[in-house]
Amino acid sequence: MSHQSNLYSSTGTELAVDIRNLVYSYSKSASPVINVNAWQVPKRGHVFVSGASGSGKSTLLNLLTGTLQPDSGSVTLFDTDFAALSARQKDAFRAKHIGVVFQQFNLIDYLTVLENLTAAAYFAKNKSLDIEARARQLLDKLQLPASVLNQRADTLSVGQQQRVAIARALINAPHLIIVDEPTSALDADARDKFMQLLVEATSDSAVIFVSHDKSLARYFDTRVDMATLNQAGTVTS
Ligand SMILES: Nc1ncnc2c1ncn2[C@@H]1O[C@H](COP(=O)(O)OP(=O)(O)OP(=O)(O)O)[C@@H](O)[C@H]1O
Repeated sequence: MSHQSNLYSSTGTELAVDIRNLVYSYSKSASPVINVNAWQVPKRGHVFVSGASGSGKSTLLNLLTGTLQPDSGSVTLFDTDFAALSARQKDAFRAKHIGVVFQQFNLIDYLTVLENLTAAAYFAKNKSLDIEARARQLLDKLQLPASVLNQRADTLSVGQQQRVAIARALINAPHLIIVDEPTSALDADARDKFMQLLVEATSDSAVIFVSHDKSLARYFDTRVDMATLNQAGTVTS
């Protein structure tokens, strides 16, 4: 049985994300940046989250990955409530079940592509994984030649770095992929190509994609705006 079906079948959940009464402020005196009454994303749901600069998109993503702690309320991913996990358990959960594509890609420049992917698999303690075989499969899916595996990350073009960033996010077959505004450096053609590859490569996972560029919303099943999320009420994506 695959790693992915294990988690789903053991929990029986239909939800990738279940947020309840989530409140977060950067300081006690400031009003909350995040105030989400209820937000649910189904497993394999692909959601586009839009919002103006400063509306709290990055803050929400940091709460979703457990790198920020809520003032109150809960973040539950695949039936696992983050509040019930120790810091170490949270790190392990994140490494295993969440793939993140960062705005600046965050590849380790002086390592090769294969070494970057290996590091991501190492943190997830994914011992049974044949990393090189999986890396080759992902590069192929993302239309990158296998020769880039041995190329240092800092010698790749921007478009290649983006695809490698997707491959790294997918190396452990995570159930949730979080993507933070990765297309700002691309022209329209490259952006469309990137989005198509991303959608194809992530069909087995839930995806939360954050951007202020609403033209990208057409690649997703559902869309939600930060202003809507931050209103009282329930949002089902
Ligand atoms: N470390 C911090 N300390 C204090 N305030 C912060 C901090 N990080 C963000 N903020 C504030 O929280 C609000 C939301 O910021 P956030 O970065 O989540 O917005 P965003 O929607 O991701 O913006 P952008 O699209 O510009 O990246 C902003 O008003 C910002 O100034």
